[in-house]
Amino acid sequence: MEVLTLENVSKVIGSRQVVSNLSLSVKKGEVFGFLGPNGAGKTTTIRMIVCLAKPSSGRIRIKGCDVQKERAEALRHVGAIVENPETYPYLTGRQNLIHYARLAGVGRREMRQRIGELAELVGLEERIDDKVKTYSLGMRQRLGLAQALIGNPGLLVLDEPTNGLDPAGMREFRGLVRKVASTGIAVFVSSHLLGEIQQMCDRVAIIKNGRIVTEKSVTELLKRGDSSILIRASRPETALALLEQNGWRAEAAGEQSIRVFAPESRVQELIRLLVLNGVDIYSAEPSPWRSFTWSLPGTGRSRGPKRGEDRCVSWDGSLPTSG
Ligand SMILES: Nc1ncnc2c1ncn2[C@@H]1O[C@H](COP(=O)(O)OP(=O)(O)OP(=O)(O)O)[C@@H](O)[C@H]1O
Repeated sequence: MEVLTLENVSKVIGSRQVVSNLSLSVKKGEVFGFLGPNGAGKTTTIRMIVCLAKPSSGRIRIKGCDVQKERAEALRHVGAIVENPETYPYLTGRQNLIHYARLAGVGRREMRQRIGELAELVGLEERIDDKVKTYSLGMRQRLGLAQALIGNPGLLVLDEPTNGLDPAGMREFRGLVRKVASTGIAVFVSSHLLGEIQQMCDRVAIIKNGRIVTEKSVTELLKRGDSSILIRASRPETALALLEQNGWRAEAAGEQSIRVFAPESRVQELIRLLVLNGVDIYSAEPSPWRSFTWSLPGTGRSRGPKRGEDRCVSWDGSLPTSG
């Protein structure tokens, strides 16, 4: 059953077409990834879904309700974290949830139980009566998730929810998103990180310059591409810089790991380079990762990302060139 549908949605801001003819749908229990580089139009699309912005044309429905014509009814079915979750730092987690439960029209009787369930779901049972100002960023993000879910929505919308989290926090949050979807909620989540979407989503639409360039299941997405070697190392950032200087294509792949786009036959050469430059290797294994290329604008060449750089630059769905 389709929970969210976008039909030919466009948005013009000033004289700029920021979103063009977007059509997609998200089903019950599905995690749908909305992947694109900075400025692609993800936030604008999300703002239209949650009624913070009006489409210039096209139609958005949530559980069959048109978000323009049946706004209140449509919004009843949505929980969202857009930009940062809004919390009151001087209130406890529980007090925050009570506040949002009231706004969502949750009755007094069910409120207590609902808050208990959500605190458990997001792993905050032990800290729910502490003030939010004492929470870590990851805990605040998880409280934000509980807030978004308090009204028992059919659709959860998350705009770059793992931004700023450390690798462990990102992993934890991804697990939570999967858990939420397994209860039958449809999840629409944006990110500019391919790895994030790959690990969290069932389906993905890739957006570039306001247009969807490809839409497919994550399984299909992963069928494309070439071989890689997954390395766990003592100093992943140093290793990445070193590899790039030496003409290898590589990217960060979670905590203490990097992925090098190269065939298995080059693993000894790769390890030698790293070890001789002071990086300890904990493990190295071939990995069937499939990826997109990162293109250097105007050069037609591709390479791995530099540190701190947007990791997804080319969004045309083309196959990576071999490392
Ligand atoms: N209110 C606005 N006025 C003018 N331009 C805007 C406005 N909102 C968005 N844009 C432009 O629309 C484009 C898409 O922005 P949007 O924030 O939707 O992208 P995004 O994919 O979410 O990127 P990011 O990850 O950087 O937030 C950008 O070029 C942005 O500058």
